[in-house]
Amino acid sequence: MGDSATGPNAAERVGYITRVQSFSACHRLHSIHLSDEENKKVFGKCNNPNGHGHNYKVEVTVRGKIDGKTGMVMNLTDLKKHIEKVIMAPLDHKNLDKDVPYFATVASTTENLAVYIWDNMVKELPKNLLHEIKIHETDNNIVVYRGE
Ligand SMILES: Nc1nc2c(c(=O)[nH]1)N=C([C@H](O)[C@H](O)COP(=O)(O)OP(=O)(O)OP(=O)(O)O)CN2
Ligand SMILES: [Zn+2]
Repeated sequence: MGDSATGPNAAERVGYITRVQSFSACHRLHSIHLSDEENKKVFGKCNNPNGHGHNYKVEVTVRGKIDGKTGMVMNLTDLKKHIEKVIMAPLDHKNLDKDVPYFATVASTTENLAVYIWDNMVKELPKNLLHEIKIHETDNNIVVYRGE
């Protein structure tokens, strides 16, 4: 048992904490690196110029030492503020391809969306804290990105 000021074996305890955020957006799968014909072949119905929408669910996980004094890896209220800035403000109720400059040249696949969120979240959080971005594009389609 550790003492009450520092918690049980505080120095060795590493925790993972996750906050879930849902947002809605529309998009069309299309690559500027492919011809129209190739785009149709690769992306099928998802290349329809009218686009389609998703209710995305994003899980943001941070990994770090459980602070002996606060008992937290980080304050989830702070994580919520970062998520508001990185996910909700730029992406919620947006057309990903037209409203988010990043996706003007990058196909708005869920993989690339996870990279976009990772790259912006990593700038917000203390060094080495971000562990994983998991996106549920639909109930059946799930993407994980860990910064590799
Ligand atoms: N590797 C990827 N493949 C696909 C992505 C993607 O982001 N990465 N995205 C799509 C489309 O955006 C599409 O919305 C998903 O289509 P679909 O597989 O048909 O998903 P549904 O859940 O609508 O269909 P179910 O059959 O009910 O699962 C496609 N591919
Ligand atoms: Zn889609």
